[in-house]
Amino acid sequence: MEFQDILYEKHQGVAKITINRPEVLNAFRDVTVREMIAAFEDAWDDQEVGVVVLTGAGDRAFCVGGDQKVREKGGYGGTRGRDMGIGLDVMGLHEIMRNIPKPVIAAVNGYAIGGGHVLHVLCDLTIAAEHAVFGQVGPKVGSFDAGYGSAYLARVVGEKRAREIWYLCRRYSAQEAHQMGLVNKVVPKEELMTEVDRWAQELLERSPYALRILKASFNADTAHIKGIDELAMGALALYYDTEESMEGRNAFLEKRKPDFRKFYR
Ligand SMILES: CC(C)(COP(=O)(O)OP(=O)(O)OC[C@H]1O[C@@H](n2cnc3c(N)ncnc32)[C@H](O)[C@@H]1OP(=O)(O)O)[C@@H](O)C(=O)NCCC(=O)NCCSC(=O)CCC(=O)c1ccccc1C(=O)O
Repeated sequence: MEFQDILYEKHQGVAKITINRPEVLNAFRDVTVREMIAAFEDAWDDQEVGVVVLTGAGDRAFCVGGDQKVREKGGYGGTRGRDMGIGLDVMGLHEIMRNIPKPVIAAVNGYAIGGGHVLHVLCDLTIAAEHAVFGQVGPKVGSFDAGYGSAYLARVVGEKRAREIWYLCRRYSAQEAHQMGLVNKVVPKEELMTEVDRWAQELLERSPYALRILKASFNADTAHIKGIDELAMGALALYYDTEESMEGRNAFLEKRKPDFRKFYR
């Protein structure tokens, strides 16, 4: 399979998807999301694959969410139909990550910020390098994920923490993320992929049918969030059309503080 924005490799039962846009800290655009979905579909269909690893190219970032440099008024300008009008089929990506009946491990090799943070949260397991940085930035940059990004995060870290993460938009170290149950293990940077491979090999020794049913069971408990996700993505599409949202994006690109005071209601 030929890809433009991702690297996709399969080796001894492990499929590895690497977001390959290090020049923008592995931010995703329409084609990136489409390719990630295609890779997850391939990993789902391939009976030789038992585990999927998701990571980012380079050592600065796992993923920092949507590419703000291609976002315009109204959204990211890509896929229509499945994308709820935001120009990225993030909803489809979240769905396949949750539904693929094989464990997905996030190998967090740097920033996991915004929509990139949501991606690691949705992985079954997260292994982080010591220098990794976690957080949401939506209310600073004129965006939000009020579906899995907020509701499922609250399941992982609890309501108070999830609200803090989204409302304040702070950055958290790998150790802090570990303490709040956001990541399974923190390792030195140079040991990240070895550790991830160790976890993958251990999973490959387990019964795939048992893992499949366990994943379905864990998912069933939060399946209602799918409906919230659809509403949230629809709301995001409307928000991307507003001046308030554009103030966040413009401030980020202009490297200044956003001024949201004029939008108080
Ligand atoms: C990631 C940072 C915390 C890194 O900060 P710092 O180390 O100070 O580096 P910078 O100088 O800021 O950045 C270096 C370089 O990278 C560019 N860059 C960083 N992030 C992005 C991005 N998202 N898109 C494009 N480019 C980016 C930055 O401009 C610099 O380039 P120069 O050319 O050198 O200037 C910090 O950069 C940061 O906070 N980035 C913003 C991240 C962001 O805005 N993400 C998108 C919002 S996501 C969100 O909050 C939830 C929404 C969501 O999940 C979603 C749902 C549905 C569709 C889309 C999304 C979505 O993710 O948007």
